Amino acid sequence: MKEFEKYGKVLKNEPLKKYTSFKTGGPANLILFPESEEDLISALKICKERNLKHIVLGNCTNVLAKDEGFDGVVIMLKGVLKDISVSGDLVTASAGATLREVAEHALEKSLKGLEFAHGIPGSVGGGVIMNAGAYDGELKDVVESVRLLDNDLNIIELDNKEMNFGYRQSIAQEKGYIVLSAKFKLNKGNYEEIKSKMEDLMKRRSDKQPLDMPSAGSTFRRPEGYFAGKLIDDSGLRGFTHGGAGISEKHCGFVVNKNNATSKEIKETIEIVQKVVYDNFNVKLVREVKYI
Ligand SMILES: NC(=O)C1=CN([C@@H]2O[C@H](COP(=O)(O)OP(=O)(O)OC[C@H]3O[C@@H](n4cnc5c(N)ncnc54)[C@H](OP(=O)(O)O)[C@@H]3O)[C@@H](O)[C@H]2O)C=CC1
Ligand SMILES: C=C(O[C@H]1[C@H](O)[C@@H](CO)O[C@H](OP(=O)(O)OP(=O)(O)OC[C@H]2O[C@@H](n3ccc(=O)[nH]c3=O)[C@H](O)[C@@H]2O)[C@@H]1NC(C)=O)C(=O)O
Repeated sequence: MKEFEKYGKVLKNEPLKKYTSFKTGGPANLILFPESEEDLISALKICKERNLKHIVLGNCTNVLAKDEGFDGVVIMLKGVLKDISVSGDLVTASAGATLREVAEHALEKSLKGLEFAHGIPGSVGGGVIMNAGAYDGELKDVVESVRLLDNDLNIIELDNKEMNFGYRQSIAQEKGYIVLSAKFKLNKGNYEEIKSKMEDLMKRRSDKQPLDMPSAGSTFRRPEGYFAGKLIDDSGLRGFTHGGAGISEKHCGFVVNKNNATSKEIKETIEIVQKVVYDNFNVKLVREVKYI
């Protein structure tokens, strides 16, 4: 595993709970923070050649990591590969940049279109692959093109149409491609108007969502014709507690870590909620959170 040290900072047996927004997860054998795209590709090549279990993570806001940890290599882009550049109305951002940072860059240049993404805690990579959305926007509305690594680690570029975005979905997610960077096409706007829209959305988010508790945002996708939070609420599960985990008092769509929960307790909470909602409403709640 020593060879990974050529490609960036390496941490061995590092608890994932230090990085995940759920604040749970045992140690990963190795976490690599690649310093450049080339380093990321070299590290992925080693993983593939040696058949090492590996995963690429961004800001760790949409994952539940096992208490036993991750028996393999975690390539983490949190804090690295975060270049952002602006040319006219196009903003280019590397996969590790946070959506917040990209939205703030756009604001500085009075470019509108990314206000909705300002409060989304994920990275450009995690956001693009899932077509992150909130309030009146989705990344698919502003993505011009995406640079990716295909399954043979070739760099390819897909335009918005080719990304085949859907609700929390993209072709790149289906195929298991890695996002290197994305180009966002914005529009010239008014600085004060953009800023005030960002502030308004942030306020709506903090009024409605339990941002003060560890979680991975919405735990479940929106089932067609329903809202997960409402189904859970109507099942009488508001504030439900299971060990250290449970359902938020503030927004029932959020499974939260209430008090030093384990990932096992969070997973069990998710399963209990799925069962209760299915029994009550005959609706299957599909997880948005990824188990790793
Ligand atoms: N709307 C909201 O308020 C919120 C939204 N979210 C969503 O969760 C996502 C979280 O982003 P983030 O925290 O960075 O993701 P994570 O670090 O939590 O990673 C989650 C998964 O995304 C995939 N992924 C991450 N980075 C890349 C990359 N560079 N290329 C390809 N796949 C990648 C991986 O999937 P795989 O293992 O399959 O390769 C990974 O397992 C965003 O899409 C965001 O929409 C989260 C919280 C709140
Ligand atoms: C937080 C995430 O994204 C969020 C995003 O921030 C918000 C705001 O746009 O809209 C989605 O939440 P959501 O589907 O729960 O939408 P909300 O507007 O909060 O709630 C939907 C409806 O359910 C009702 N509701 C919500 C919570 C609750 O406890 N009880 C209840 O009845 C609300 O009153 C509303 O009528 C995204 N979630 C999904 C799965 O699509 C995330 O993806 O992690």
